[in-house]
Amino acid sequence: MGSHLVRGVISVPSGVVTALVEAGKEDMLLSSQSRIRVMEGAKDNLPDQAAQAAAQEIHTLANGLQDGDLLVVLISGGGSALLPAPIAPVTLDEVMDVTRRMARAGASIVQLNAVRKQLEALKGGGLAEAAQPARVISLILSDVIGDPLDFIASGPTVPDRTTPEECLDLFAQLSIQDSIPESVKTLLTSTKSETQDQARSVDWSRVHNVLVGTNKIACEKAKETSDELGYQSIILSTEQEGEAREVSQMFATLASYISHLLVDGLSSGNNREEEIQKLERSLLVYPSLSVDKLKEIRQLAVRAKEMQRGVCIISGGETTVMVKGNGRGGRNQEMAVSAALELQRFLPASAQTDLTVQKQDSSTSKTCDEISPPSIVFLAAGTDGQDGPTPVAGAVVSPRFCEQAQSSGVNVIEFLDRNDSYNLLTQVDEGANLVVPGLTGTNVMDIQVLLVKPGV
Ligand SMILES: Nc1ncnc2c1ncn2[C@@H]1O[C@H](COP(=O)(O)OP(=O)(O)OP(=O)(O)O)[C@@H](O)[C@H]1O
Ligand SMILES: O=C(O)[C@H](O)CO
Repeated sequence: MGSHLVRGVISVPSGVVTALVEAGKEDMLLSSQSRIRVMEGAKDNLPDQAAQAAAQEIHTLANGLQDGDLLVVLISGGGSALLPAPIAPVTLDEVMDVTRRMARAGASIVQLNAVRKQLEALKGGGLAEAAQPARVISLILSDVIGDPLDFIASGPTVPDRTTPEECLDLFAQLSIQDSIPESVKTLLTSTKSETQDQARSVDWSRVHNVLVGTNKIACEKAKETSDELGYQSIILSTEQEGEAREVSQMFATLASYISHLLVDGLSSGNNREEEIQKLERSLLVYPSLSVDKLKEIRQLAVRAKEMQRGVCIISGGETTVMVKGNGRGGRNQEMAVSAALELQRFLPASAQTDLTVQKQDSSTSKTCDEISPPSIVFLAAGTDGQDGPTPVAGAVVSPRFCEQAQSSGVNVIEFLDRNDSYNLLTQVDEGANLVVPGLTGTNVMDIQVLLVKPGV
């Protein structure tokens, strides 16, 4: 934008500038002559006074704009914590208190942000309103499943359809209505019963919201690369949700399914089709797998077998971990490690601790030891380069992982039980299974890749 850029303020996470310098990624920083002021805040992804000061600066900048000006807004996940501007009498501590209570009661990001939009001035279209009569262009990176523009970072430049009543109902649904601060109830009951959009006077024809980064784009890019590498590939879903360990079961079952299709002799004669159908039935319980999807995967595997190629399953979204232990980890590392536990069954019989591949006794069929096991690799990683409170993006594992862990003297199940996937992965094979890209500069949720190739 060169000299057209008059001034700007960005609100970014505490410590990100130092982290980028330390990672040798200075090219991602603004030059010292930049007209954009960088303000850090929201330590540990929680709104704080530093983030509130940055929000105030942004508000002042937007308020000063005139007809003929253009406000370019860059929005990414984490934006809700980075742009807090509570509406009096509600205070920042009270907004935090309410969101903490909601999160503990199991509220989704959409529910949390519905409330934030009602309690804060710049969310739910508030920034667009402050910028009037200037034109607004928002470039948005989506970190919410389904890419709902009005909920990503609580939609600072997007018309908002939530109502105060909806928030009060939500508190009741979550059974937290009695612990909500009085100021919050006062604010919600004093506002008229209408959507924010009806309450605001914004000329939306002058506001343009553009999605520039999504999980779907990331998965499509991954598929392009996988096709180029000669895999038969498919995007399973870009809306993968649920408990990380349960999703890992789905990938392990898929690995088994594809292996049976690719590798002859994993189950004997007539049992093969029976086994395949059994696996199909267990896969159909997962929302991202339908009869049609399974048909597609089966066709891919048949083609891959003919061409002696591998199958690549790509998937994305954001899973969750109900953290029970006091270990260190993230949803992707936990998913990879628990998938590795399941994948052990693909090791040659001699190396297996949990043997599920049956030995054959017919003289015509090969024994398990003679069958080349399929080659399987599974990756789960966060696209921002950071998985939970750890410095890595995720992990990549093979069926050998537990064997590697055993020779490094660590017990996989014990680590998993205390949600300590990061410490486990750093100890196995000197951390060779960790995915460590450093901060990537984007944040479009997580990605999983499963590769299955015929054994050699
Ligand atoms: N010890 C742990 N083991 C596994 N998962 C964990 C652990 N501690 C936290 N998590 C998970 O990490 C997530 C919180 O981390 P983070 O703050 O990076 O999430 P986020 O804000 O959703 O991240 P992102 O910016 O990648 O969207 C939660 O899903 C939580 O369940
Ligand atoms: O900032 C937020 O609200 C979340 O990251 C979702 O976008």
